[in-house]
Amino acid sequence: MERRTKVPGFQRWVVKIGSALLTNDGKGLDLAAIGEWVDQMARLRGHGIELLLVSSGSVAAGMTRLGWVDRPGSMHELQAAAAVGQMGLVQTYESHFKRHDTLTAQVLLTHDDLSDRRRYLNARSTLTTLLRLGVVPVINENDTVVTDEIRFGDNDTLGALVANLVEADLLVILTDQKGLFTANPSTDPDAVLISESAANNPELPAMAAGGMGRLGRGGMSTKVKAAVLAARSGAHTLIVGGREPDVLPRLLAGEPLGTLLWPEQGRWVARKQWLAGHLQTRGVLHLDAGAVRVLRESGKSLLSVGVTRVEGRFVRGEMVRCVDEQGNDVARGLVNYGADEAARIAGRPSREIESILGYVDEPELVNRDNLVLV
Ligand SMILES: Nc1ncnc2c1ncn2[C@@H]1O[C@H](COP(=O)(O)OP(=O)(O)O)[C@@H](O)[C@H]1O
Ligand SMILES: N[C@@H](CCC(=O)OP(=O)(O)O)C(=O)O
Repeated sequence: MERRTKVPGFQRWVVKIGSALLTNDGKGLDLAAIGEWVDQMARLRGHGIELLLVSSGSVAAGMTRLGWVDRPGSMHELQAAAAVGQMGLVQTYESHFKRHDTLTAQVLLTHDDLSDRRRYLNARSTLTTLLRLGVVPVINENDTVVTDEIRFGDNDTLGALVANLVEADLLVILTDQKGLFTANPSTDPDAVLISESAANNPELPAMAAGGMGRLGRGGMSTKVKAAVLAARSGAHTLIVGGREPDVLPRLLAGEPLGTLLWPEQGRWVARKQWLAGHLQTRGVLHLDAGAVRVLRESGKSLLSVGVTRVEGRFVRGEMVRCVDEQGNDVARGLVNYGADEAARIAGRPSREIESILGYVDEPELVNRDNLVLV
């Protein structure tokens, strides 16, 4: 309970509103509910809270505008619906925030924007500038340009990455359940609400694995993963029922609503957070036991001598997984050599790289600054 007393002191909040809530059970945008959340957010801002909003709902809103009843199967129709619906979404937020003399800004992000270091830093500067100007950023995935394999898909992950990006104190995930339960409450009558836990509590993923609502994308699973991601920049996560009256001001007042997931370790340095936020990897480096120990215990760079096998197609600078002899993930990092070169120097000491390849880019296969343990 002591953790709850911290919430009123949090200054920078990311509020994520999911499809399940926003779309009135699939019947277009729930305009009245959106108006109420905006009123609540305006009250938070009145208390000096800096606020960023991550809002889903573009596909559902687009379907209504286009007169479509069933969710289309084709990617291009979904993307077209998202493009139409995003207009309605931002229009709705803008008109409601205008009642409170508050400006909003549309920010559409993709995974690529956040995995490219320069674009990541640009996005960060723009968002912090908007906050300084007193504008509320309304953020969604740029659904029109992403394909299945490179999309976040659910906005929980996007919310966590935004929390990392702006080093928010709190990520509030508003959803259609009162919080995280010990099992899916829609199917298990014995499920009990969890009030607080460490975000990385190893028991949480199994509890959250019980499927998702009809409209949402990730269910509780992506919310728990989002809390782990958010914790890397020191953010707390609150998963809470968005239909609870006055939910946001009550959270600010320290009321114990929903589930609070707290960060257990200290804040990671910004570059490591950015590395950890990469969702796609291009290949796998299999490590011997000695290399695993060195990475885990001494935080050193990965040398080619500790690699037993290389899998996948990647070029210098791309993200690879590092796994132990049993195939368990140990780390991930940006590799200094392409797949062919890496395979040729695997198992060999760094001093031999030049004679094997005819050149040396770096003495390490993955430098410690470009490596995160998982
Ligand atoms: N342990 C759990 N606690 C609460 N809800 C759960 C749990 N496991 C699965 N769920 C499901 O997750 C749903 C919420 O996720 P989702 O439908 O993706 O909503 P959103 O659009 O808000 O992200 C709930 O309606 C519920 O069916
Ligand atoms: N970007 C998509 C939303 C993705 C989605 O449904 O996310 P979520 O609400 O987290 O399950 C949209 O605006 O329709």
